[in-house]
Amino acid sequence: MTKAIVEVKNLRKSYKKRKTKEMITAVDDISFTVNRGEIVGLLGPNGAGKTTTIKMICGLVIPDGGMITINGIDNQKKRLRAREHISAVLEGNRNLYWRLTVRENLEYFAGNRGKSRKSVAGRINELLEQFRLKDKENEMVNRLSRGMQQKLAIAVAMLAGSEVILLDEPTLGLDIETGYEVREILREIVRTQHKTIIITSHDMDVIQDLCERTIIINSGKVVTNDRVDNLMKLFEVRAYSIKLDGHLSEQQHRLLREKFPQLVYTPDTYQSNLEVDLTNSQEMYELFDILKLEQIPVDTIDRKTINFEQVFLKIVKGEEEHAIPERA
Ligand SMILES: Nc1ncnc2c1ncn2[C@@H]1O[C@H](COP(=O)(O)OP(=O)(O)OP(=O)(O)O)[C@@H](O)[C@H]1O
Repeated sequence: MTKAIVEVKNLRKSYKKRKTKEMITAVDDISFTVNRGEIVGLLGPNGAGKTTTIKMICGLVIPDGGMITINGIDNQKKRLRAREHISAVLEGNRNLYWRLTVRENLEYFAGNRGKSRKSVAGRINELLEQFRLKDKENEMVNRLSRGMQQKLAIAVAMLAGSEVILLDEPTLGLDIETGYEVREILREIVRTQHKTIIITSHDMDVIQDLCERTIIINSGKVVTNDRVDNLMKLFEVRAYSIKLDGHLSEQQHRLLREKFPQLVYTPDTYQSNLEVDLTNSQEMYELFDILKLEQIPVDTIDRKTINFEQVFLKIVKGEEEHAIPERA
């Protein structure tokens, strides 16, 4: 059994604009792999091509070129067989029957996959417990909150028993509490059931919290494919705020500005403050050498670290050139 469960090679898709007939390239030669048991974030700004990629992986959109294999099965040549290994919860399309109850929905979708009501009863009970929907099992879906509908949609995807689950914006529009609950459930699914999850989200907190690796796409191309912790390290800018018991001399100020052009110096009545980005410890030593010139006592040093949202923005805004290691 190979490590990779989803393989995407040289995938391309263009759409024709209805009014102007102009072609839009949504996905432009994308390649990546996802390994068994991994939880990978597919990220990108609006219109980057995430949803088109997800829809091609689950066979809802036909690619113009390239290849997708799911568990070794070509999803264009053997669409139905490949589909058996995938469940998708797409944004704005909850795949639920609004006039059926929570339990009836689960039974219906299990039936669609050829399973009898009796054979899935136990599993449905487990899922209702896990998704905290037990007290709503006889409620019609149209009476549920958006968060509960989302949880049910994920439960339906889980019931199918597929190894790969695609989730498009699973926490979009949910209140903070339900958003956390959904995250918690997803984390548990990955930990206990070794599912492979591909998730798109604009919420970088969700991505940082859940994903080991992210594939970032921009204008239909992969711009980064790396582990979240590697990216955090790579883009870590150590922003320091240093409070001094005194003021810098002119010479010190000049030397510091030469060395750290972004430095912000704010003198107060007796004290002063320095805001500076230090990317390595050598720069820290150089800064302290300059401060030592006048023996000004350092009162406090505070460090601010970067979060994943800032890393993401740096990547998509091209503030930093970053090679694309294919780690899968
Ligand atoms: N059915 C369609 N017909 C025409 N153009 C489309 C269609 N679907 C997507 N597009 C265009 O393809 C590009 C990629 O869209 P896609 O929805 O895949 O991006 P996305 O990364 O999911 O964006 P978002 O974060 O806004 O959902 C966009 O320019 C979009 O307008």
